[in-house]
Amino acid sequence: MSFVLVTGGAGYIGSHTVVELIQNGHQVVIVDNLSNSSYDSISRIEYLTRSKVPFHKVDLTDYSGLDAVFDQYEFKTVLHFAGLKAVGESARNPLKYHNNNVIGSINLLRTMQSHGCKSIIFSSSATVYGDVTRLEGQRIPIVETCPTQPTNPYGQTKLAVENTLRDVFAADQQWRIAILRYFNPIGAHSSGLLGENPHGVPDNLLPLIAQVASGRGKFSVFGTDYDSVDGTPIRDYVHVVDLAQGHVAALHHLDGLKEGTGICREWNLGTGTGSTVFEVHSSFERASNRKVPYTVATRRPGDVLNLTADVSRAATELGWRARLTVDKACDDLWLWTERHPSSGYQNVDGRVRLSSATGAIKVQIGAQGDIESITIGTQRLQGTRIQFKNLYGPAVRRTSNGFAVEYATDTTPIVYQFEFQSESRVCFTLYEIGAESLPRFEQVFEAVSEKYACSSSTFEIVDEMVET
Ligand SMILES: O=c1ccn([C@@H]2O[C@H](COP(=O)(O)OP(=O)(O)O[C@H]3O[C@H](CO)[C@H](O)[C@H](O)[C@H]3O)[C@@H](O)[C@H]2O)c(=O)[nH]1
Repeated sequence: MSFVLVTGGAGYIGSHTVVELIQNGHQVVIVDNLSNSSYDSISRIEYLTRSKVPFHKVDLTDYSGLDAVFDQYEFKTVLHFAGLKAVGESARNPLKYHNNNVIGSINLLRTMQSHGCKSIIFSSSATVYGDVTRLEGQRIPIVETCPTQPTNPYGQTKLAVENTLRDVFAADQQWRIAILRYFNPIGAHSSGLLGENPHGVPDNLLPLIAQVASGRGKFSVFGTDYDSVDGTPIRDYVHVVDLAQGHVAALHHLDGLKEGTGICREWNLGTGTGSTVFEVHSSFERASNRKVPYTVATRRPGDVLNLTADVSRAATELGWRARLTVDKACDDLWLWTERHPSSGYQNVDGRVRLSSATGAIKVQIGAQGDIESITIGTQRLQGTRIQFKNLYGPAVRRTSNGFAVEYATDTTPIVYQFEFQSESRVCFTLYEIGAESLPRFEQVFEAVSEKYACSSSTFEIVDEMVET
């Protein structure tokens, strides 16, 4: 069986793409170091697609770890999302960015080469074009042949990988290489289960506006003296699900090439239409039905008036066009934000394993990360009782005063939450994934009581929790 490898598949764009790939019949394996993403996104991908997705926690700078993954599967193509992406941080810590993004990509290419896999789709960025106003003549919308000149280390790492890919192709024209230059990805999955998971204060416009709409942080508009309809800069905001589908289109393009034919080509992924900061802000206020206060600040260094894509190459050659609007992206982002009020996925440090003592609560996790059983009191929940044969993507994570087990059956995405009320007592609650903030405890708990004949919300706990 032939697989598609997705590096960074637990991240924002990667996770949405994995869903689209699986829905288009591809067998996906994910590698991710979870440095800026969450295992929870994988459990949700599995729920949304009703399929198991093999996951390997590997950092691309770990050559032997990566090599071991390639030993296990036969990959026909790699979709390479893994990388660091904060522009400001890249300026403060360029070595971190070059090491992670460039060395990581080179390791990946070396591993691919040694295993005979010569097909890759690379996540590049419109940031490689830099400030197009430096160039003479009409450069907006931006075509792929526009000269590149990134203005920050993050952009330099993207261009360095692009250049490496072009060199690899020049040396061996059997390679099939798609370089996708994203404009401004926004929004979330319409289910409310996948979205962006920013750590700390978000750098980008929409995650920041969403945070301010939910009552945290402050929003400054960086400059209202640009030459646009309302004085704010113009960007090409593209819905993350459209972007994900652009990857499927690129994969089909590579797969559809004649036997023995290689390619190395760049495609812009945007909508072809620009929006100003104030237009996006108004759209989000409509979607959330909230006022999002702002102050006007001076221009942000490095910002330019207009970055809008010419999307005709992707339309003609890949048969792909963005279909979703900024309004739709704002609706989806607001659903995601409301369901995840503390900003994205909640897990702190990946998986937690419980010891296998004779205690009242025991969670057994199998080699693939599956939950093999949950024992509550004398009841062992397994097999048909909780439909383990259709159990997807369990993730166990710490919460502020206990832990939660998140998984999905064929019909329901579920979170079991265990809250320690004292050293020996734990309160057990069942929620639907993404609905933890909703006051459904009583209702949901009654269902649990009935189904599993539990008579109380409080259970004795003897097991120790041991982190792995
Ligand atoms: O607090 C903020 C944040 C942003 N903006 C404005 O919102 C627009 C979008 O800013 P983002 O930071 O969201 O995105 P950028 O266009 O600066 O950059 C993004 O898109 C680029 C490609 O277009 C690169 O991919 C880059 O990595 C990515 O962060 C800009 O006009 C910016 O001035 C504000 O007014 N206030």
